[in-house]
Amino acid sequence: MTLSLFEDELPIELINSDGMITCWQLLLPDQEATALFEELLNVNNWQQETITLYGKRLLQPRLTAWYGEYGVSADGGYEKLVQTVDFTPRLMVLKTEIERLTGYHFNCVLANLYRDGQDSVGYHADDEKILGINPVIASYSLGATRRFLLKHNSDKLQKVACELQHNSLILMHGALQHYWQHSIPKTQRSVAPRINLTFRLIKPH
Ligand SMILES: O=C(O)CCC(=O)C(=O)O
Ligand SMILES: [Fe+2]
Repeated sequence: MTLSLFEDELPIELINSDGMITCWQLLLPDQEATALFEELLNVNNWQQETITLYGKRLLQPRLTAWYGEYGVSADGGYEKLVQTVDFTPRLMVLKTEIERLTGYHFNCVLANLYRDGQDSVGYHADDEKILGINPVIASYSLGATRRFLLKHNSDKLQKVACELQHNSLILMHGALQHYWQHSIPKTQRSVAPRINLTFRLIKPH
């Protein structure tokens, strides 16, 4: 008999109309999650990418790094494939566990490092053509808890807020990216660093 390292917890549905968000808590054994956080925090492949908004080149208010088969430049219309770094053994364990839990396959990860409360990501949808028609994105959090906000594109009354905790996973799937936008807002609270790993399947055409 093989014993699983991971305890299966029933997932929670955060959104189930116009797309879906499914959430799992405590994904990895505690020491594994802490070791992965420290490993990622201490590597030196973090970059501060630029993004062009209304014709102006701005620095993104967070650091990013791509792992896996492909990466996509934020300032290249999200189409350009950039060189990436191989999955580390710890990232591989996490990817395998996420694939087992969700039943989906992923070939790359965009890692985001929010250094403090001033780092953020504005409202957006992960709807780049390169991710296919209904992108499936598994988003795993490590480190400080940050607030995740969602708003519906046409029904302004529909808003969802959720605290993304260390060692938790959300799966964005179905038509979600067509109907909802998501963000991590800045906070005046003093917060420690947070790393978010967004597992994606890039299908170059
Ligand atoms: O940090 C997060 O939880 C969200 C990151 C995100 O939305 C993205 O990388 O597209
Ligand atoms: Fe996103």
